Amino acid sequence: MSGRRPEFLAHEQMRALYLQAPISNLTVLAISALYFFVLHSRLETSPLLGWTLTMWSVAGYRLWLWSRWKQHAAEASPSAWLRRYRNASLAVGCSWSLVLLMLGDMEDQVVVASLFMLVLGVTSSAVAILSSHLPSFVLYVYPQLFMMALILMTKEPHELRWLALAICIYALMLTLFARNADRLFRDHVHLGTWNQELVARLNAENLRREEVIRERTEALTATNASLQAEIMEREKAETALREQGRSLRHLADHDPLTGLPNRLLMLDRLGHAIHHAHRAGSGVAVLFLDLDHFKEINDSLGHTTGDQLLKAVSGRLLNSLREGDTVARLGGDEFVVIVEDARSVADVTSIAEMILNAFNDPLELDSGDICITPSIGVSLYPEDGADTETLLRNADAAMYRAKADGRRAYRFYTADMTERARERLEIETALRRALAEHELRLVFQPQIDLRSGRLMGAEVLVRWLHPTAGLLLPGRFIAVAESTGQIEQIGGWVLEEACRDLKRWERAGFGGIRLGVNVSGRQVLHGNLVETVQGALERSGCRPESLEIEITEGFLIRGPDTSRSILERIRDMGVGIAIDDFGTGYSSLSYLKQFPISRIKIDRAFVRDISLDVNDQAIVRAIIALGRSLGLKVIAEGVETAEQLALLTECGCNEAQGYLFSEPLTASVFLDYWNRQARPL
Ligand SMILES: Nc1nc2c(ncn2[C@@H]2O[C@@H]3COP(=O)(O)O[C@H]4[C@@H](O)[C@H](n5cnc6c(=O)[nH]c(N)nc65)O[C@@H]4COP(=O)(O)O[C@H]3[C@H]2O)c(=O)[nH]1
Repeated sequence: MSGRRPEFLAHEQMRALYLQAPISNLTVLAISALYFFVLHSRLETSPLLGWTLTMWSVAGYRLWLWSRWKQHAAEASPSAWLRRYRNASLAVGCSWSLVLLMLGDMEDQVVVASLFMLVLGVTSSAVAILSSHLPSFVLYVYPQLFMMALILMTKEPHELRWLALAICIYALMLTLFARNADRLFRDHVHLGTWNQELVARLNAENLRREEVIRERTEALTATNASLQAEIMEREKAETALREQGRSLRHLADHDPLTGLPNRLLMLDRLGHAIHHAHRAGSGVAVLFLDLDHFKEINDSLGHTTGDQLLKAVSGRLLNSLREGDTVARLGGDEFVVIVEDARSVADVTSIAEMILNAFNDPLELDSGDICITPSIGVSLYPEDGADTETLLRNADAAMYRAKADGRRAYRFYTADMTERARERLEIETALRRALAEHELRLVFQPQIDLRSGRLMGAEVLVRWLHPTAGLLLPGRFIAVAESTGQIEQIGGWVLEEACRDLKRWERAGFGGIRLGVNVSGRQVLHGNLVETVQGALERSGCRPESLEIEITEGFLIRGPDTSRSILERIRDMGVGIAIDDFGTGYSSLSYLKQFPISRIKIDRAFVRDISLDVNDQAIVRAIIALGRSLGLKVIAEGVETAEQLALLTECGCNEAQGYLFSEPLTASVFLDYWNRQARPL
């Protein structure tokens, strides 16, 4: 703005001059007209008219300038407009001085003085009208005043010169007034300019501040938005963390497969239930469930099916129980049900029965329907234990009793079960040592051809010469070995040992018999049975035909697919395959055709009452007939009496074994027995 000050000053001067123009010039027109009127009778007309016209012309020109300026101020710069007006003012000022010249010779001194006075008045008015532009003022006023002073200087009387001096002083005074007015005007303009600058600066400052405020507001809004976003992010992260925490907690105390509470949560709930029952004087029942033959199903049908089965079992359990009861999975095929507020044994009995009944129908899995049953052990608070550990241990012991009693059953805990459970644990521990310490022994039970009475072979049976408990029968340890997996090692050892004995006997001149070795289902599915059998044959040098493996009927029913191909490979080696305990399972005829079986062993339960129970006799006859029609040999086990033998012979049974012929014998005694075999029965 300061750079524009001179320009602005010129602009303001122009405005001040031109705004006064109409009044001053109309006044000039009017006064010059009055002069003409006053003087035309006293002066010569032509010069007076000439002067009047001149006055009118220059005043008219200034009016014209004013109207041009009004309409087209922008067409020229303020300085140009000022120059034009200055020149016009000079013309007007000179014109006024001309009239003074004309008055110089007039005799009417009063009129002359009056007119001089009027001119003086006109010049003084210039202070107000033209002082804003000093050049215009000077060029307007000085011609008149100098003309007046000149005239007075040249006129008589002599004293008029003093008036001329007065005129000069007057001119000086007017100039000083005009200069002061000009200064005031300039100050006013400067003040205005300054004010404008100030206002402009203030406006600029305001604008700048507004801009700063706007920018800061924007920045704040952006920060706010990012804070908001950050808060949302954090909230999201916290929610995710909470979720994660929840799912971690859920993972920590739930079984990932079935979604049921795991051992940890079950123990916690059982603890609470005991605490509550203690205060309320009520009872708690713990039902320990183990699925029958789950391992075999899992091994034969694959783990995916096993997992599906466990899920389906957990669904059945949940459906068969009240909402308040806890169903937990401990791992594997073990489940625990906690029944709070168990009021009576009858209540718990009906719950256990309900659970058993829930498994009457097969479970529908992707691979097909599967029948599975649980064995259930029950312990009660406070009768069977006051803490979680004891209650669980006792329910577990009761579950083992249910298993031992034929499975698909429930048993309530009794004190003697603890003893059994302890024994089982001892056996499990001692078995680990038994093989390494050579505590296992083989015995051989002769198998006799019923037609000729000749020794055809022997069933190999294992015994455990326990360092403290003495000779233990398989019934004491095979089930434990099966459940722990030790059976694979034991079974392998039995096979090796049996083949070695057979070969030794052959070398000693006792050849031509067959040895039947019991093989557990677990060995078939887990224990590389094919390789074990092959290895045992190769290492001993036995002929495959002199070896027969015995598989229980129950196993064949439960795990058909995998086991069939394994058994086929064994059959292809030339090794015989016998079905043990035939008749105790489903005795499905279809698997007889499916499996590469060479012999059926009639379970001794049928043989025992064959002479007393017509049903058993009928079953035995049917089994023998079935075997014949399928081209299989049939052997009866557990033959104890001559009557049983006679009936079996009459039914067409091929072979038999049992106490009637011989108990299981040690190797050396068996060789003696064999020696005596020369004599037919
Ligand atoms: N009441 C009666 N019993 C008789 C008679 N004749 C023989 N026995 C017994 O009946 C069982 C026959 O064996 P199993 O049915 O294969 O039943 C066997 C077999 O399933 C299993 N086992 C024995 N040794 C082995 C083995 O090395 N491996 C496997 N996996 N299981 C074996 O143990 C079961 C029991 O074997 P053991 O106690 O030796 O019992 C033997 C034998 O001593 C008789 O006339 N009357």
